[in-house]
Amino acid sequence: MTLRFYDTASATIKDFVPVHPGEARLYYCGATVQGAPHIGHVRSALVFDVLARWLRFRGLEVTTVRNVTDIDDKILVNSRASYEQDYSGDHAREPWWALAYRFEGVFGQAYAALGIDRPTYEPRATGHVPEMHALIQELIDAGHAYPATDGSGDVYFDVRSWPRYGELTRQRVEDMQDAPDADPRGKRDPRDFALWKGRKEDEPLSASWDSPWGRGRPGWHLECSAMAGKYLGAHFDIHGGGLDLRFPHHENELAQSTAAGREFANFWLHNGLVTYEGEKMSKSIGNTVSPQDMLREARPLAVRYYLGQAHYRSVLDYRPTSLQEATAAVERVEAVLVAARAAGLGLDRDTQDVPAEFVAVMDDDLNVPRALAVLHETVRAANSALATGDHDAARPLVAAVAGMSDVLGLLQLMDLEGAGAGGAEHRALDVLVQDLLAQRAAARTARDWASADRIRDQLAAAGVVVKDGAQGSAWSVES
Ligand SMILES: Nc1ncnc2c1ncn2[C@@H]1O[C@H](COP(=O)(O)OP(=O)(O)OP(=O)(O)O)[C@@H](O)[C@H]1O
Ligand SMILES: [Zn+2]
Repeated sequence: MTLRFYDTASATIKDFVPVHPGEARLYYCGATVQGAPHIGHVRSALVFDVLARWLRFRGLEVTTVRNVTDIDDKILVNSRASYEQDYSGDHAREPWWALAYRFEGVFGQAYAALGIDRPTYEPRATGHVPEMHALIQELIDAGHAYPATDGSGDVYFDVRSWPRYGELTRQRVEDMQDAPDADPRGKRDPRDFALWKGRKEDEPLSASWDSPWGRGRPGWHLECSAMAGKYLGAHFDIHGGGLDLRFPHHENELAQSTAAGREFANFWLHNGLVTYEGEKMSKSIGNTVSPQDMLREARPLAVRYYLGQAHYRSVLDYRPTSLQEATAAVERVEAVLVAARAAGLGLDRDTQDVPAEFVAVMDDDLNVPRALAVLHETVRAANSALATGDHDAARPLVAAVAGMSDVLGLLQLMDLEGAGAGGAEHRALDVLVQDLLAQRAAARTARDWASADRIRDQLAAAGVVVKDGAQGSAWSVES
């Protein structure tokens, strides 16, 4: 087996050699649950879902950890906003922990809708304060951290004490931005970042914990180091997250962990960003599209295909029209499986029988675009074999289509009973709707508006929504 991944830390493609033979341990940064997810967040989780599926397919015992950051400046700010509105009578007050819990649920629903497996562990930051204290103490003892000198109750990482600081992003300390998380007067160097944040007077008491350095809450970077260490050990295989997190978040995670004597991750994998008109899709910019927005337009199967079809390291610029293309592409895959069933060919969902070329390109830094090309070629070959009634030729091809769809996480979202789009009932309904649409078009050409309107009403009464576009009319059933 020659699995290879691009490691952002060394900027090279390296062979994957597990730290623990036969195992793969993966940590990837999950959401700060300050608001509802956008499709950038979902793409990130989807990339690491496919990675975990592939590692498992290759016979490794996989442990995945995706954290939930449920205490953070932005969560407190958003909760405070609801508190202030309470006085004007507009909204009920929502404490920070209720807000975080609510949005964690919305993230969970989006992941589940798109067939993103739950990680082995999904730790919340607030549940790991003792582990964070232990790590801070280790760093203080080793001379790499110190309590703030201004009485704020903060504890900082001392970047000048750690010569390797900057190794992940290959920067010199002199060239780095200041860490903006505290008053620089209490720091030895403006780039020193907070491991622990002393409680400020206007912050709710419930958002702070006792510690040897006074009441406060953890810094964001520290959370991930502490939780990765707890669930995966001091040395594990892969650390993932979006490219936006390389600096400072991942640089700081690496510094804290290695300065405390832990080897940390062998590989750093970063997913490319989802952009909107060239700009990072981000809550703070406000240019977001939610998974719910997309699920109103298309089936979960199509949304998963759309968000997962590009190479994980490439940028995905959101364009609404590409969702239709994704729907058409993935429904061709689904249709051949439905047709195979209709022809009496059973489907083995657990098949490992996928083409060698698919395996080779997935092994090579998870090249999903090339893997999808193999999938579509196999679909074409399977369709030809089915069309000529050559079941012996069709059987292995159909099994390969099912196997590839399975490992990409698509099979679980397909409707092989044929009730959904692309299925037998859909096709039957399509024949009838197309006939009515043709009658309506003819009535319009004849300026017979009464007949055209009657057909439109008849379709609407049956729950069929028609959208007229430049390429003709498309229809869907109102849910
Ligand atoms: N536009 C995006 N495209 C791809 N991945 C993203 C995008 N935005 C965030 N992510 C990734 O999603 C995961 C969870 O992110 P986190 O909650 O820290 O979001 P964030 O970067 O604060 O988002 P926002 O900028 O919208 O507030 C991280 O791995 C992050 O890198
Ligand atoms: Zn993290």
